[in-house]
Amino acid sequence: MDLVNHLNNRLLFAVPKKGRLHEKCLDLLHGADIQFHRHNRLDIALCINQPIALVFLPAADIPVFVGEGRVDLGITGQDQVAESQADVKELMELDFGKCKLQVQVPEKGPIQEPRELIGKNIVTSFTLLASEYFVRVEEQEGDEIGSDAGEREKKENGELNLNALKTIPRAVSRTGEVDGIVTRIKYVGGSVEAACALGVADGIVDLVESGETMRAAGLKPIATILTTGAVLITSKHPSNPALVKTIESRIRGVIVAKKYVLCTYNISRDKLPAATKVTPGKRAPSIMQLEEAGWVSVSAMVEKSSIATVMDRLEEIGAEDILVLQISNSRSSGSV
Ligand SMILES: Nc1ncnc2c1ncn2[C@@H]1O[C@H](COP(=O)(O)OP(=O)(O)OP(=O)(O)O)[C@@H](O)[C@H]1O
Ligand SMILES: O=P(O)(O)OC[C@H]1O[C@H](OP(=O)(O)OP(=O)(O)O)[C@H](O)[C@@H]1O
Repeated sequence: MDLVNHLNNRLLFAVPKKGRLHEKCLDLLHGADIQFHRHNRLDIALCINQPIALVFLPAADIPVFVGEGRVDLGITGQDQVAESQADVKELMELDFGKCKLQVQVPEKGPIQEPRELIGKNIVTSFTLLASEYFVRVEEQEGDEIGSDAGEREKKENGELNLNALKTIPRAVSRTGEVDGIVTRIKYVGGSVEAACALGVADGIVDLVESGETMRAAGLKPIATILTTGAVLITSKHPSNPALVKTIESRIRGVIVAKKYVLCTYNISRDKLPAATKVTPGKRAPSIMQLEEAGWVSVSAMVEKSSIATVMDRLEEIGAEDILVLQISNSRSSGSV
């Protein structure tokens, strides 16, 4: 089938074709009941039950296509959005793909601080973010020459502010040299961690989650440039805003369902204030009068990650018949 001729009137939704975000995105699409059949090796898949076509693209390219308005929706990392400088709208954080973009140097080497990398070789897939960072490190170092020690304290290297990045003029191309700074920042597309051992770099800028890759390469972090996670993004003028809203709402429902469980318990009314402090719910807990005088039943959404502690505390307070129920899907307004 000539898929390209079937794209008219379909909302285009870009999903990472491989890498760390791919499987999680497929789970999310499944949870949101976006059904499709992807033919072998084809990077376009038509949805069976929605006027949507999925386009499978490298995570780094997704913000570009969405920013140009060619694609209506996309999932990628905040790091890729910032690096591409694409003009996209972030609809929501997706609660996966969480990691940090860090400056790393050989563990046994002499370098301990980012400013010691000034004028040296940095290898990264994030040339733009790395240059932004080293522009600041160099500026700070320049300012510090002649400034007093108190000033130095105030100018600690912080993480980059993703919103502020949009307003800073850039002097760097993805593969090219950077104007205006003496630190040499070079692009490589993957396996960045090998660059120091291969003698190509004095330091690298790469993503870190568990730290395993970094440690295996004999590297250590000396600064965090930004913290990032997967996000749902949309173009400023999507072809079908109503369908974008529907998809956004379905995906939000899946994320909430994955993140929370429903906790129910019975408790005597005098202990209710203490118990509802432990289970305030997303908006507020539901409280129902039981047939037994002086007793109520409470149900509230609780983050899965803290449910064991919450149950311990409820038991201590005097709650009985504590039950935890999985949420298979949800709809609610507001943030995840
Ligand atoms: N270790 C990690 N843990 C969590 N999220 C990550 C990790 N590495 C990358 N990511 C997120 O996934 C996005 C895509 O990175 P990834 O390295 O998977 O892409 P890729 O280069 O397209 O794939 P591959 O590495 O298979 O070539 C990153 O921009 C980041 O947002
Ligand atoms: O801290 P960790 O849990 O070890 O994860 C970090 C690694 O994950 C990513 O690479 P990935 O393995 O996706 O492959 P790549 O190097 O080819 O991009 C990233 O670029 C790091 O190398």
